[in-house]
Amino acid sequence: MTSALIENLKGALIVSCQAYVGEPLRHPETMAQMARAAELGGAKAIRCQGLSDIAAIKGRVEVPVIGLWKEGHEGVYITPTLRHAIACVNAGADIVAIDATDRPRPDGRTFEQTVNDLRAQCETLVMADCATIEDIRRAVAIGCDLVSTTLSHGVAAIDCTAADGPDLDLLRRACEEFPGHPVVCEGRVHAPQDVADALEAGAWAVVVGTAITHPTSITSWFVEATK
Ligand SMILES: CC(=O)N[C@H](C=O)[C@@H](O)[C@H](O)[C@H](O)COP(=O)(O)O
Repeated sequence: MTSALIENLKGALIVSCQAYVGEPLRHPETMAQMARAAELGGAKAIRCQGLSDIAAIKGRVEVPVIGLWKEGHEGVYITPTLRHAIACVNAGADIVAIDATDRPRPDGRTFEQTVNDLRAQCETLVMADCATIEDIRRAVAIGCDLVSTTLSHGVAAIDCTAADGPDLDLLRRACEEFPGHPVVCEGRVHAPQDVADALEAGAWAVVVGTAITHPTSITSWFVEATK
């Protein structure tokens, strides 16, 4: 059964507010300001990274917070272990986003074990960040509250700046296989039309990060047009 919080996200825009290591906007206060601005614009939830950002944003917005903790750049780096997931809950996340691929994790747990152990220890909702339809199947099978196309553009890549558009094929496939299950479209949603297309394809909600909250990338897209 979907919780009221998940039910409220139906048809919603979720904004991801993240600044990467070494970037000028990387500060919890800055991300909290960004999150509040997105909320005023109509975002129905905020997705964010790191314990300080989760806590700062949770204190600033009224909408639910999807928290994750990125560590490293290779393999599983989005909330890679149970410890990371519990810390996100303790920092205030309403939903914890976890890499849902079957790649090895630093603590030796599988994704399924991570989710089961997390649920045994904390009351939280889980967003499964998937790369493939197999990941989505596993995540649905263990009852993840949201499953998402987050990692479909290549699990090794953390560069989300290319203007490729969302993976509507994976989204459609997931929505067909699991009608009624909350499937989120995330990753390279760069234009309002992409959001409309994703909802039309069956997305429960759509996450936009870079195109709203990463000014260096947005600027570079415009600069490209000067060349
Ligand atoms: C692949 C990965 O590490 N994705 C991360 C997940 O939290 C973020 O870097 C993305 O910004 C987020 O998924 C939103 O996507 P986009 O920025 O393309 O709208």
